[in-house]
Amino acid sequence: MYKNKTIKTVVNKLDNIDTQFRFFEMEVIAGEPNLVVEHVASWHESDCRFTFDFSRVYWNSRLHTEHDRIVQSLQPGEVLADVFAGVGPFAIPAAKKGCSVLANDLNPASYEYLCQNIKDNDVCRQRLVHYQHPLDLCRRFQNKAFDKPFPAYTGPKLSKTAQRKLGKQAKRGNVAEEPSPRKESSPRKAIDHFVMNLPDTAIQFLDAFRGAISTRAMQEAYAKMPMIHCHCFTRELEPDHAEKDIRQVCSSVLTLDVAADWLQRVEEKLGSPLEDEVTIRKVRSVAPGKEMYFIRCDSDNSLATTALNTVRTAVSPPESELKRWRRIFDANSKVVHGERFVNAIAPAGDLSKISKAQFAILFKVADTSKRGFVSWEDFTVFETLLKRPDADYWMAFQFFDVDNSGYIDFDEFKNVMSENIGTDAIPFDFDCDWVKLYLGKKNGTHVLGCKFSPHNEFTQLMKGLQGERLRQAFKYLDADQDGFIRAEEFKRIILEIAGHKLSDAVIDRLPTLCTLSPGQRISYSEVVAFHNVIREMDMVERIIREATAKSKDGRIDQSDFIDYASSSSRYSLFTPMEASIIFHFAGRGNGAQRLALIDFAQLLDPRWVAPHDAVKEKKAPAASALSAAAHSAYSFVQGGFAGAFGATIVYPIDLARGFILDTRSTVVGQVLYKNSIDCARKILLNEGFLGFYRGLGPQLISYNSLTTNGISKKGVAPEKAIKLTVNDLIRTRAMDPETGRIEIGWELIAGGSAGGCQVVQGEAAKAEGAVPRGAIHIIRQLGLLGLYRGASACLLRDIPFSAIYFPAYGHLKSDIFKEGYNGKQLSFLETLGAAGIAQCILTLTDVTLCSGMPAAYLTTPADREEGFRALFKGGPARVLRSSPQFAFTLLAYEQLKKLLPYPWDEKPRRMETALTSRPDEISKIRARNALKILLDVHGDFGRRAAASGDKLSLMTPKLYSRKE
Ligand SMILES: C[S@@+](CC[C@H](N)C(=O)[O-])C[C@H]1O[C@@H](n2cnc3c(N)ncnc32)[C@H](O)[C@@H]1O
Repeated sequence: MYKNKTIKTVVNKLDNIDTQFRFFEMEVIAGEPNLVVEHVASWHESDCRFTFDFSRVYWNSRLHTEHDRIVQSLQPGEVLADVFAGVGPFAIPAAKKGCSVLANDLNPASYEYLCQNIKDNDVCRQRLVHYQHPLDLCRRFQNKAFDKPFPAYTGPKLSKTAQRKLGKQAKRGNVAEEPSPRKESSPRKAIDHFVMNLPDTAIQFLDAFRGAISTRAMQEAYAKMPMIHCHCFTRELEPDHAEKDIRQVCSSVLTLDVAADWLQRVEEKLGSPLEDEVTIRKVRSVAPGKEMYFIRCDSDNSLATTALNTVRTAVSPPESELKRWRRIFDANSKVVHGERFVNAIAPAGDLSKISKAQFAILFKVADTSKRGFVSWEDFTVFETLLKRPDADYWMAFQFFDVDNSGYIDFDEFKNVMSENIGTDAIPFDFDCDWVKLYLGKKNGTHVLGCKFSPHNEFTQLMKGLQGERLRQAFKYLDADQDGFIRAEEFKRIILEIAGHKLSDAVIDRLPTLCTLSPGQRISYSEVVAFHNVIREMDMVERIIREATAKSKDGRIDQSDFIDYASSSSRYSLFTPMEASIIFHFAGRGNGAQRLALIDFAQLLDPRWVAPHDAVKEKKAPAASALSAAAHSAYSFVQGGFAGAFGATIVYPIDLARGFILDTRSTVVGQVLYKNSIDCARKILLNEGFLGFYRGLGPQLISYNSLTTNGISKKGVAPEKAIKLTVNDLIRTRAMDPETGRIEIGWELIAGGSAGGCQVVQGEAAKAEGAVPRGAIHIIRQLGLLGLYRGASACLLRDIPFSAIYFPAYGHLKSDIFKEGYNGKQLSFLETLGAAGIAQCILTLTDVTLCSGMPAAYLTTPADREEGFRALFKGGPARVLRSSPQFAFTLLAYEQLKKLLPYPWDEKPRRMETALTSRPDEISKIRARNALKILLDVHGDFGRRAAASGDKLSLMTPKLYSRKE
């Protein structure tokens, strides 16, 4: 200070810069305690004058080279958006140079000095527009420039000094090229450069570019993509490592899902490497181990384009769905208006509870440019938003943020709420403490929105809002303040808050909640408990599904529910009162009974309707016997086809085996076929492919011998048909219609009977086909039992075999492959796997135990020598042949039943909810889920606003009508 008289104040920096607004604490150690700096116009800072309070804003003189470098690279007439402008060291020189500038800073002090510096430097408002916004600005800037373009550029307005300086620099060769002003006669709608100098976090904001240039008109305006100048820090000292580190951060920011291969994907998409488009350069070493870098993304393949491409890639709905959407867009001159959009995104089945008008809320969000239509690009961005795990909150945020400011203040909150819940609803007191806690007491100065995730605070407000509304509603209706409300009042509250989540049956029975406690009135605890049940409905459903699946009889009672709930989560999720409410509404008034999953459908599925009484009525016995017989005949035919299919698959193996055995037995000392493969080769050579199926027809339907050795001579189709039909018939009869469960005893009986009937039919048919004078002759000679001579051995084998096989197959499907669990349907391979495994196990068991072979074998000296292995003789061969045969038979049978069900069959009562919805509806389900948070506030949210305007007027009626 003694030497340099211009120095007025000396400060000591007390802390690192780690505040959001990038200034630091300091103490004055000499001179005047005045921290307002006046930076006179000099070659420093491009001849501009800056005034600022050093203790309240960010300023760093060492950055002047960087400021200068970027300003030099701009051309007069270009449009610059300075996202983190501070007091204007980029924005003001750029404006002076002839650029049009949009500048922003969230720090009110920076904003204040920015305004002053604009004035002091005579950069008119026309040229430098300033804002004070949080995140999302990149996109907003683009919309602003597009909607309110800068006037056509007419030429540079440089000060004399600036002109002199430019001339000197050009002479010295400091400027690569004399900046040639852009000559355009039309207004400037597109931004040419974004400067993002907030090195600590700027990279995190890059994803704000995602989908920014969404409409066709905007894409036309952006013939050249903006250049993004972004600063960042890295701890890597080696330039190579630093670059790698920065690229990695960029890619993870811009990637929607966690995909480490983002760069690669974008490169693939673009068909060229990104190397040339993204420049990474060191600016300076800020501190030991802290390097400041600069990222520049140029030209057409800039980050903005790649971000847009990433959105498209990330959306990637299934091909068919994408095609469907494309068709909708193509059929509507590339854009979709409100009603069509709603029709396309709303799941049809939900419209009874959530109206179209309510889905129009989403149109308002999808129509980002507020033109009254959604373009293909808007749509892809919208679908991406829907995929966010917090899509419901995000949609709610966009809906409340009426002025698109990126934050929500008290007035916005109040207006949107009041407009949507209407005057006839139970009033909500916006002056309450709860609202003040979230939105501040002092005239709404506290806004909801922050730099990283603008809607974070808002999500908490929305989450709590339903509870607060419930509290206020109860207080309002409990006029005498005795802690109880009447049953109709309770119904009114629930209808307003959660009517859309409940089935009509439950809504009708809401007043019965008062029967749970004495006095026929409803306490606050009950209201809260009921509300919690509705709020946690998905969890309730999960617990019920899992607990009933694990229960032996497929039913649970209240204590099972509570037990399962507490064992499947760290802390008990539901109270006994909540459990009794669940059982009260699921049971038919008797909360103590054991209930099956289907009983809960009326509570869990809002579209549930009571099964028609006529269906419930028992059919007349004669009618039901006739229909059972018709059903069995139908199953028999299907079983026949399935059996034929299974046999056809393994027929070539049988044929080859038959040939080998035939020739061994007939041509003494001569071996025609060395082994099965040799046999197959020879059949193919001699008879062609069809040779493998010689004699198939008779084998499928009758017992006429194909070979002389007795192998495969049965009528497979009727045999399998009988077996499958009998098993099915008994199982259906024994099944509990509500739980779909069969007791194990019945499973064994069904399987065993199937095996028994197969033998009976087989022996009768064998007699018919094999004995020259037929079955009638045998019956005449030996009586009816004569037919079954020798059948006892078969019965001893086939009855236990089938008795074990069918239940094993059923349990493999349900217990191992989880069929029916949360609505799961088994794939083809899973069903085949279950059938195959069951058959393998059983065939091996059959070989060793059921056929009586072991005893016989082990009696021969050779087998005794061979010992235990003799038990399994022939096993693998049988496994190889029979396992696939019956597995394919079963598979074919099940597929036939699925594809061609018995037309007059009573549909099994199934519970379909959001948890079990089909994947091809997934985008519609997402659309519905995205409304969740808004509808939680009020079940009619959106309906009222629509009713007050026309059609889908939720999406700003003026714009809609303009388009119409
Ligand atoms: C490193 S300073 C750069 C200022 C100026 N560009 C310069 O070079 O001197 C970053 C600026 O970003 C502002 N800022 C921080 N977070 C912001 C946000 N979320 N939105 C807008 N501005 C923000 C700070 O107030 C600060 O002025």
